[in-house]
Amino acid sequence: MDGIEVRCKLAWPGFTLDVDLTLPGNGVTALFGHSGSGKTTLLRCLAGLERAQPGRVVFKGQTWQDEKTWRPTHQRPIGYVFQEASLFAHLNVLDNLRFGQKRSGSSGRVSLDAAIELLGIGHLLERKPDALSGGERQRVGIARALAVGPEILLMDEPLAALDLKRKQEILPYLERLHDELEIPVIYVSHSPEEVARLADHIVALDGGRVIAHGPLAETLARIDLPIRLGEDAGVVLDACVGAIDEAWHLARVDFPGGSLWTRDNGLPAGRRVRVRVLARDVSLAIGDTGPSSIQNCLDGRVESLAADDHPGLLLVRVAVGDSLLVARLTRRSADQLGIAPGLPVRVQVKSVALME
Ligand SMILES: Nc1ncnc2c1ncn2[C@@H]1O[C@H](COP(=O)(O)OP(=O)(O)OP(=O)(O)O)[C@@H](O)[C@H]1O
Repeated sequence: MDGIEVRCKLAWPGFTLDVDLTLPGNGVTALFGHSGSGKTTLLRCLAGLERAQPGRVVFKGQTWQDEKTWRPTHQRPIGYVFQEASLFAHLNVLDNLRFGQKRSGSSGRVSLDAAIELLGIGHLLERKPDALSGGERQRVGIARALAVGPEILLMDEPLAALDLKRKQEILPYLERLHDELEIPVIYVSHSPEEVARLADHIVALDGGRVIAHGPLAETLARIDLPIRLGEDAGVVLDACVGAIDEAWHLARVDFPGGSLWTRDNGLPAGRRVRVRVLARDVSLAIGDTGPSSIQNCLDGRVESLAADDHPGLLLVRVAVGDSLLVARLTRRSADQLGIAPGLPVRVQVKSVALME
């Protein structure tokens, strides 16, 4: 009853969306895939902006669509964020926010004040939209979607129209949403960085079909799946800055199963972070390896092996404590080392990307 059931079939010339899944009723779920894979169409089906036939949408026990029921968009408790916020040019920011709130007749869970605070737009309330930067406009757009007191937030590539600098400015606010909102967020993106930083769950789409879905870390560690976040296979770990070595400008991040040292980029000890570890940066050794320039060395156990894109390469999934890492090896070295499920290995991690 807590999840979001979505069954949608919708055919256009040259494209069919065919999805049947239950999305989690909490956290951030990324709809991820190439351009044209059907992400926006699926989001629009949830919002009631497209009517799939057959279609079934049941949100936490409330039926929004089935054979007999059709709730139009304005009767669904959603907040919708588009790629670009279309604000009323003649109204200032506060009136834009109030307008959305009045129309919805809402006194919902996330109040106007809370939305203003969460998006850090308190100093912009008197401004007209044309006096806002692209990033500020989008923060106002997100606050407006929250001010209606939605029970779910649907976001369609909210950063796509922004340049890199603005994206970096707005990502921390999205992370706050991730940490502080109690409502589920469905987030359409084809950006590996956004997904790695924000998503708890992932639904990977290809050609209108779901090719993988599940919790982010677990799904990325599935070496039998063809999904990649970006150019390489790899995992994302939830971690915490454990210590700073000021003399050597290094930070230690602790994750369930071990610790990794990485460049110190000013984050304080105790800060929760995500760490991305790519398969190409992980190698395996048997027994004591002796001195090495690679300082991150962990004890692990091989779980499984799978073919990689090239016939000379393999992906190896390794359990390190309660976490999973993926290593890429040549088939020859895997054969020479006798890599097989259950084998204890030393896991060497050459490089780690910290996502603040
Ligand atoms: N109203 C429509 N009528 C016909 N075809 C459509 C319609 N809307 C979308 N499509 C097609 O459906 C396919 C999926 O589109 P959709 O916008 O859902 O993809 P997407 O994964 O969100 O892509 P992008 O990342 O580029 O936004 C595309 O081939 C698109 O051209």
